[in-house]
Amino acid sequence: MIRNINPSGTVSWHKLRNHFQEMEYVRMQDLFAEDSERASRFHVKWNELLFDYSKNKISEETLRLLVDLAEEVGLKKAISDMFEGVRINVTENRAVLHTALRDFSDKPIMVDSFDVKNEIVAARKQIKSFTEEFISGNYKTSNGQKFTDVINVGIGGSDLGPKMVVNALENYRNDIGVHYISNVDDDYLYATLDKLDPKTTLVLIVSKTFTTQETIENAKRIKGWLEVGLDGVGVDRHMVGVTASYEEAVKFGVSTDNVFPMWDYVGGRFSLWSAVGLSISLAVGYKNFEELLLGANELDEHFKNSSFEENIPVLMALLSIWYNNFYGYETEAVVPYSQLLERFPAHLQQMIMESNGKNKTRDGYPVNYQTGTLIWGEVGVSAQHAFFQLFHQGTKVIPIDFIGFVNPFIGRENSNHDILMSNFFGQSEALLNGKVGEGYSEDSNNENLSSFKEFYGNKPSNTLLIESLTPRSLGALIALYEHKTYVQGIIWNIFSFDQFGVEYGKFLAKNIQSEIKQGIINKHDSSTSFLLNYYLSEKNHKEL
Ligand SMILES: O=P(O)(O)OC[C@H]1O[C@](O)(CO)[C@@H](O)[C@@H]1O
Repeated sequence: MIRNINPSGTVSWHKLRNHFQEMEYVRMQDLFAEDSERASRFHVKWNELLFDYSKNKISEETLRLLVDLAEEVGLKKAISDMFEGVRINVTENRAVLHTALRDFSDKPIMVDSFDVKNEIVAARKQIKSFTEEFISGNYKTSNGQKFTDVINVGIGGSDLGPKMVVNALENYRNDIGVHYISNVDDDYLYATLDKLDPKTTLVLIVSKTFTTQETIENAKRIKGWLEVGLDGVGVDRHMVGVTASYEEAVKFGVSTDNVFPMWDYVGGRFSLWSAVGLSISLAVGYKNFEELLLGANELDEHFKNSSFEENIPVLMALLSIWYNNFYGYETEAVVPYSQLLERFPAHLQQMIMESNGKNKTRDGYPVNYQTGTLIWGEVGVSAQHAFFQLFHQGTKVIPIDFIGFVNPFIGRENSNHDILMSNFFGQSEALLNGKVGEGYSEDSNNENLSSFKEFYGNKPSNTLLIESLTPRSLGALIALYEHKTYVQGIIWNIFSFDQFGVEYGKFLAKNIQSEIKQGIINKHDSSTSFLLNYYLSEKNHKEL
């Protein structure tokens, strides 16, 4: 079992605190000037991925102490516990086995005395055969046609990951239209449905619990739309359920053949590797879906087997802890230089903030240090024209992950890619070095302005440079952040796999909904009561 160790009480934390006094005002520009080998010292090359972390406020000593911290809190054991099916999600009494979903070896994975591998392999076969039948047109609509569109109804982990991957793999797409409905927002729901033909649309209802209100309400509306459009004939052929609640899905009207499983040992935000990712498989074909899983599995092996000094997710987690807990930098940005990764920051937000937004240690006491970093981002180059000004000259320091690709999609002309990547390299260089003295531009002849045009650099960033954006490299990239998240949770001594805060929000919304329905507002704080009463009176006024 994972040890319960308060990181701030460890020897290495204490040493890091002292070391921070030495490092706080060290400028990275000087570190680079003193050491021409810095980049070759602080990088890891793994498969087709290069991770350069030399542009960080660290020395060899910093790294050594951070690695000591990881060892002191028992990270090695925590990693093997996760892979081996130990019930590390203690607050929900569950194992955490998203890694098993992408493990293609014959090795059993036991949770207590049950080998979960069998049901995982069976589900993969189900995904494969359904995908093949669907894409080939053998699986037909209720009136014998080929399906043209798929709607994925789900929210949070049942939406963000699959949507992000399908966007990212645009170059691998077939001609099936894939649409995502997550929010309970009728305007968006009907705008989507109005463009589709119920006669040729398949609806995937994706909900681990099958009780999430947003998903179930949307699913009811869409089922009604199908019933009208199909004249009530063969509606069940147009519905698939992906859930850990088989009975609920069947009760809803999904045919028993069309229920795909989910399990309690896979958290929603880590579930795109399961049948939750069915929309991915339908959009890009099963082979590419499997490639995605294989890429993640390769990263899993790297995470499990590499020394901490060579371990990319561990290094990323340690750097993040260095900034969060010692420098006090609260946010981190992720900037992929690929339009296709537009949804990547949103997926990471759930993965990271739902996991590590916790304030209790594993023994239930309040933490006395900062946990969960705030994560945000947008694609480059666009982000440069939106918020990079604050990175360069603002008063806050925001460590950034730059993610870029050496090659664009195979077989396409390369011309604009160099422009994109010049920006990628140029930005992290500017953030490191800044520009003081003579100013940067040809029109700096106006001396009064030159101080405004100075910027001091010393802004940290990681660079992840990947061969190209393929299902395999994408799988590895996602898994990389999953493991980074886990490492941070271990070091912070928190439970990363529950989400009681969000669940409480769901509970309150349900109560309020019934108050609105009855038109009687119960006791709330004065602001909430005021707002609810205002809403009711305006609404009633409009309805009159
Ligand atoms: O798949 P479900 O059970 O509908 O849950 C959807 C999402 O709701 C949450 O429980 C809370 O946001 C997430 O963890 C989960 O991904």
